[in-house]
Amino acid sequence: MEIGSTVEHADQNVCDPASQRGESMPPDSGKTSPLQKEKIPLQQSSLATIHDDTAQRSQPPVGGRPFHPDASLVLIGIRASGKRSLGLIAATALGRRFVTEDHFFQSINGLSRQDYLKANGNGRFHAQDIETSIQMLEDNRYKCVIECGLVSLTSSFQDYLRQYCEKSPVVFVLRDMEQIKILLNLDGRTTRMLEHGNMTHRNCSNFEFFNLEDQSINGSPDSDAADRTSPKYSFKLRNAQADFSSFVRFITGTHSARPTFDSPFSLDIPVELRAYTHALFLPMSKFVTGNIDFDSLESAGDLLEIYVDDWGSSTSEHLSKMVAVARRALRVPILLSANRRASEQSASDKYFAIMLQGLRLGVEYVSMDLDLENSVIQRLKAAKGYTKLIGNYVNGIPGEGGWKASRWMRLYNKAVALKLDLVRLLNNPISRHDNEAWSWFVEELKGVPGPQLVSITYNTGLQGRTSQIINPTLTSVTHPGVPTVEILDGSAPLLSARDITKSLFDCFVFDSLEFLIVGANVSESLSPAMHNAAYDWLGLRHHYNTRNINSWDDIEELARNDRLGGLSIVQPYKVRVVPKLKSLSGHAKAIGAVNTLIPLRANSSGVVPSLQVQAQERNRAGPIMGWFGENTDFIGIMNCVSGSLSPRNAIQPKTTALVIGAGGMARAAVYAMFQLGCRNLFVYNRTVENTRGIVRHFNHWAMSQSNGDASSYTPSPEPVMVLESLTDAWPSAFLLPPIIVSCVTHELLDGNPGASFEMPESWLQSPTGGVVVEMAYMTRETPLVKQMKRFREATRRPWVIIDGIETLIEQATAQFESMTGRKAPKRCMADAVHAALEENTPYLVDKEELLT
Ligand SMILES: O=C1C[C@@](O)(C(=O)O)C[C@@H](O)[C@@H]1O
Repeated sequence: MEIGSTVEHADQNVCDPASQRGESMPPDSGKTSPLQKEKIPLQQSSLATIHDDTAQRSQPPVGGRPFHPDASLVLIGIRASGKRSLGLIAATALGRRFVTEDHFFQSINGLSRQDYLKANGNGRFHAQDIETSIQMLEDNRYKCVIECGLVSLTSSFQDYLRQYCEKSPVVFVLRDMEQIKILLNLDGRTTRMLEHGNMTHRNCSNFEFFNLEDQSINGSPDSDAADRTSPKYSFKLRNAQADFSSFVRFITGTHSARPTFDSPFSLDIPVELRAYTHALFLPMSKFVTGNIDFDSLESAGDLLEIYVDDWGSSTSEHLSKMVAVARRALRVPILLSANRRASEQSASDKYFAIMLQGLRLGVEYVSMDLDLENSVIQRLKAAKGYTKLIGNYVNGIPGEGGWKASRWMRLYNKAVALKLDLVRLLNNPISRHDNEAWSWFVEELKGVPGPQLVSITYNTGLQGRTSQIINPTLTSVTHPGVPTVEILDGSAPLLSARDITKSLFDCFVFDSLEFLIVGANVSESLSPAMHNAAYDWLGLRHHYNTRNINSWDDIEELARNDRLGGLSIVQPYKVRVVPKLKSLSGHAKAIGAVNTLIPLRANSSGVVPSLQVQAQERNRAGPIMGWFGENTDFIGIMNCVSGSLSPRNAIQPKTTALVIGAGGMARAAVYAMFQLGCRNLFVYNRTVENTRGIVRHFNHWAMSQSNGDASSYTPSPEPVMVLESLTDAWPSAFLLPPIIVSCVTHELLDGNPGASFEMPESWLQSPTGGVVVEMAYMTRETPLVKQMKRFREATRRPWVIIDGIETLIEQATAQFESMTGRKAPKRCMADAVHAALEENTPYLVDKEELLT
């Protein structure tokens, strides 16, 4: 059997976009790696003999980070840790082949592992298992995600992995032992043995991922269970999918290349470059004692600082779990810091170990004391990969040299000389007058010649509150839901992000603004409920209302109000207003439709500053000179589809998608499909002329993306195609679509099919089911949703139905973030929508859909 056929096929549709593009060979000419030449001694090992000295082996390897961008990603961990499911998720997120040990073993040895064991006995099986696993890693050095099996518990394979870590990411997947015990029905002794063995993985891996239970899971929590045909399957791994996809994108460096957002108003801009950002400070000891309710901390900071305040033998495990829990609950970047003074002996070593654990977990930022020994700083720099290093210094003794002392500039220069990514300088002041000295220092920093290092500076404690409010970058904050902590140097935060935001209004840094949703008939929109709830949650003194308009002139009239904060745009204006806008995000330009307008204001000299400056100046009033247009509808659709596509429907070059409609929302849907990697798109709309318009638009755009090279799209050189009639058979050259997005509005608008639309059953025959997104949200159950439910019941095919409320919430959070520059409290906004729906029965009757 050929090696190429060893890719694990969970089913016919397993993700293998890379191999389909013919990219499975290593990017360089070297088909043999140096490791292949060194013959690694193979020892015979069995599970019973592996719990010996391996635990005491060296510290976790670091490897030469960042690795080659295509270096294969290897997953290790014990049975039931979830490697198989995570591997599929990673292969999908990175567009790589997925190789599994079982499959590879059989392809090389002609027998399954069980049969080989039966035929050859324990000793030969183990030796063969190790040799085959090494071959698996060597043969697939690039562009793969590789799942290792139990062999990773043997000491000789661990020796091999340690060397492999020099060149490639090896991720240790761990999971709550209690869960594994239940899943594998283990007794206490075996659990302890397995746990001990499992922990040896830490020393032969350079990354670590805690595979958290998915609370949405019902029934068996085994994520490896063979239940992929269940209609509920895709929901089971929703959270794990989001967490692990962003983890692997981060550690492979693909996060920065992701073309998801391209606007200076997006929160994808690194947090340290945005204005008035806050770092929520959480000591790890409070997590360990179970004192943190993460749900209450939604949007309580733009970044989460995990502060390791107490070190013990379980610190690494606690940190792994805390990072996983915090990521899932808060979805903000994580900064790791530690109290170096908490340990007396060999503080640097322990401190280094904690920092290294943070780097293994792929946290986005690590704060490192600037007075550390140089050798430790250099080791951390070498291990940092894509994590940003913050040089940190806290003057904890009040009065010991205020901001005018030369120490501060020396520290700043040290951070510059060390080529760190940021610097954080905090001073414990004697009086509030030290805030004036702080302002002086901030001005001094601005005068430093050459490129400036992003600096976080302020005075700590009660006397430093003024500087904590005014400091624009990552002031540390607390929250009423976080138990108070004492820190010897006085740097424990006292204010919450909400306190600071309100104070920014009190001292006229922020202005109270009015936001509006405008369109032909917006009076029943649910957007006001969501946006107003979010303002309240964050302490923003803005208001969001509805306004029916008749033309662009009405928008110009509204723009005379300096306090207008931004507009949500509804049909029929989403496409119409585009030519009137001064500037558009790349996405909005590609889509040719907007749903969000952000004012471009003149400054006091009448000049309209750059978009970057406009983004820094959000939440402030001023004369409106034009508009920036954004489209967040596509983000809503994209997030909903990607969160509900099961791995068996993972997007590959041959995947098809169908969009119904031809208005602004349909354009956003087509673009969302492109962004997800879909290259065969069909559009149906009752008025064929309108369908042709949108199809022409996107084929033209697609061609511009491939520099006029039609061969990048196969089988049709034009990736977007018209479906003329509901009675047409599905085009035979293409697979039936596993993704359908219906953007049906009232038939008077855009001549689309009207609210009674149902799909021809012949188009619904995707053997693996898929996702149907119904964008209409004014009707509780549209005819299409009813039809899909019936169809799913009758065929038992796994179709996931997403209603318009889900996409409404997703587009609204992205819109809120673009308009205000603040992290949207999604749960709060979702609660507000559901409360509004319950209160307001008119939403629940069948009615015309005018909003999409
Ligand atoms: O289409 C919609 C729905 C919406 O119009 C509403 O009804 O609230 C809000 C818009 O931002 C979005 O593009």
